[in-house]
Amino acid sequence: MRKIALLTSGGDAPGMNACIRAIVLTSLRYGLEVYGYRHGFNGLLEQEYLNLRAKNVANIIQRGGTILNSARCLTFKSDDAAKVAAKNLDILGIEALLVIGGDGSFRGAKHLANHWSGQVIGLPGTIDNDVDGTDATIGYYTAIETALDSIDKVRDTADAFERIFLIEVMGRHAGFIGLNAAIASAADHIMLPEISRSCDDELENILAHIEAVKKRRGNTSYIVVVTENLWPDGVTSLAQILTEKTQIECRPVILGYVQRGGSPVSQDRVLATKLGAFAVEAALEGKTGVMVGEINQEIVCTELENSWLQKKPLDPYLVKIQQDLFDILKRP
Ligand SMILES: Nc1ncnc2c1ncn2[C@@H]1O[C@H](COP(=O)(O)OP(=O)(O)OP(=O)(O)O)[C@@H](O)[C@H]1O
Ligand SMILES: O=P(O)(O)OC[C@H]1O[C@](O)(CO)[C@@H](O)[C@@H]1O
Repeated sequence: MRKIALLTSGGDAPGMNACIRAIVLTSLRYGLEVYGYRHGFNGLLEQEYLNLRAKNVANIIQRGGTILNSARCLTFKSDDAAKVAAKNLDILGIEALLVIGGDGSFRGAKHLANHWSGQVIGLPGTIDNDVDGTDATIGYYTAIETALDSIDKVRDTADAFERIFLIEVMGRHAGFIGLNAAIASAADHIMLPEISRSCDDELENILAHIEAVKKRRGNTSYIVVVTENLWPDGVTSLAQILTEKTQIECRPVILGYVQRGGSPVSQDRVLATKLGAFAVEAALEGKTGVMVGEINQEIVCTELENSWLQKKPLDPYLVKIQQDLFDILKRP
């Protein structure tokens, strides 16, 4: 193999730059030329690429975002687009393409593989951690830290005013950030897609809990962590309902895109470096159609489809203890 390429796709995640760095340096160490396509799959269609050298990846390990830019390229779903991408990769003489992104990006990688004879390897990079075949995705740990830092700050003002706060975290349809940030911030309640019930049941449950906690602690702050896309019309509408029903001031906080930015924590940098180096070695061994991930501290390859076919479960023990802690909080 002489030429390898990479791209970042879907939502950017802290640690993507660390991963790009590891891929570039490992490729150079093995004597490969390495190319970075810009703006996700758009770069393949538009022939927007650059030859990456060691100097391009100096001083980027600590930076959030991605130096290659990212994108959601909806046109890439068509067969014609995949054929154009395949042709462009062949023109440049690329033999293996590494795709850093989430499950959508891996569907894109698989789609390309159906039309291209080169090797395709995925690396999990998304804050949502909703990718099977790896314990954690690159960016996930930083997103938890960012959410936690904000929730701690909200707790201060919530305490001062003895208010209820609903804090919406990202995750698309997965509760990994929500569960971990809630546990670490000692939130009083969580609403996650994996354990959600009907809106009526959720409301009844939360009102009963607030009432019980108030009886036990008197007027107090009360923090609820809610995963995005869960409550119809979002946390602002739920905050209005709770204010009316409890007669306690309830404020919504949508954490939003801050969770995607910032300098990656060490766990994300280390994971990104390990997976980046391993992906290049896997490419050199001829692997294709797989995603590299880490399970129980071992780096493993998973068929690309298996990264999305099953919904990755939350840690059931963490869910259990969070529920137990809620119950203890409301005991007299
Ligand atoms: N079925 C598909 N076929 C071809 N390409 C796809 C397919 N699904 C997704 N893609 C490509 O992958 C890109 C990224 O997918 P998506 O927007 O789902 O983000 P993701 O990789 O899951 O990351 P995140 O969840 O962190 O945002 C899409 O914009 C598109 O270019
Ligand atoms: O940047 P966009 O396209 O608004 O996407 C937001 C989505 O991307 C993610 O941040 C994942 O990257 C999700 O948590 C969120 O639902």
